[in-house]
Amino acid sequence: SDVTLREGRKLELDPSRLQLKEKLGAGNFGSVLSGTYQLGRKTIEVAVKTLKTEQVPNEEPEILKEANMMKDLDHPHIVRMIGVCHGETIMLVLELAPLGPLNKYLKKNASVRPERIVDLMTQVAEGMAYLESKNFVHRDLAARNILLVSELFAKISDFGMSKALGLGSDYYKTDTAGKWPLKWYAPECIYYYKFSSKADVWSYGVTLWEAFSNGRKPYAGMKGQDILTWIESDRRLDRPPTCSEEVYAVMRSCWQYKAKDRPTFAELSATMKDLQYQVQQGTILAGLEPG
Ligand SMILES: CS(=O)(=O)c1ccc(Nc2nc(N[C@H]3CCCC[C@@H]3N)nc3cc[nH]c(=O)c23)cc1
Repeated sequence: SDVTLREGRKLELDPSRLQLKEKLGAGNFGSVLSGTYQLGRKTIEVAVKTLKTEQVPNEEPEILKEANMMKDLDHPHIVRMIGVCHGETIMLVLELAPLGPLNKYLKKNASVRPERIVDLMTQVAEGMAYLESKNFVHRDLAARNILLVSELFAKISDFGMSKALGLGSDYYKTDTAGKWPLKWYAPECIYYYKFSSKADVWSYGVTLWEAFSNGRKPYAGMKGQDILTWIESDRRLDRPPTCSEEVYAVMRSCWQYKAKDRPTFAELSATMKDLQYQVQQGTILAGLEPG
């Protein structure tokens, strides 16, 4: 089942034009390497996703599912796919975001100003609003999957778990639980295996918390089950020390227990743009001095 670009152009890339360089990261799918691809006369910088285990021969490789997902996506704040390479294993060739995952970057650069975080997270809300408009659910939105092209430009990546919702349906139901990022999941995902854009909104709130916590892990030291008890008793993640009340209010709106009480990404991106404007005008603060 080969994938073809929306203009019908082949997505098949020529392995002899691909040069792999160093390993960038690894996930539960395989690993990501940096490299270059000779696209026509230009040599472009790429990220290459390879499979970790030998794929079950008959099952369509996970990586092709991700490729089929990404081929229909076209937005500035969503990582672009260059194509698929059939070398000794199947490789997904994606655009390179040189600064890498947001959580890792913020851990190393604690001096990033809260105003910049508002800018980056507004871009993420715009990318997610595009995804919502296409009736796609991401299902793995987290700071580790927000990549930085520069300190001012963020892109959503890692569509390995994303699903295109059936026509007329606003949620995806799976019958089996998997290796799930429980700390980023809304209650209805954990209880009923129900995934919708409103579930991605919950994850966006956790991602916003990570971004204002210098990339720290949420619910440090708590296990999956404890999280549920915590959420059921109406507890939520605390306001990060350098996060303003206005930004924290956005997080809290994403963590409404009932999906219908959470904002859509269309609403969220409008709220974040307004917040961004007010911060630029100095009418509100994005962050507080720590302590
Ligand atoms: C600062 S660094 O040298 O550590 C670094 C790390 C990762 C990257 N880039 C990427 N990483 C990842 N990493 C995955 C690895 C597994 C955990 C989730 C990450 N999102 N997926 C992608 C996908 C498309 N394009 C990418 O550039 C890319 C760049 C720099």
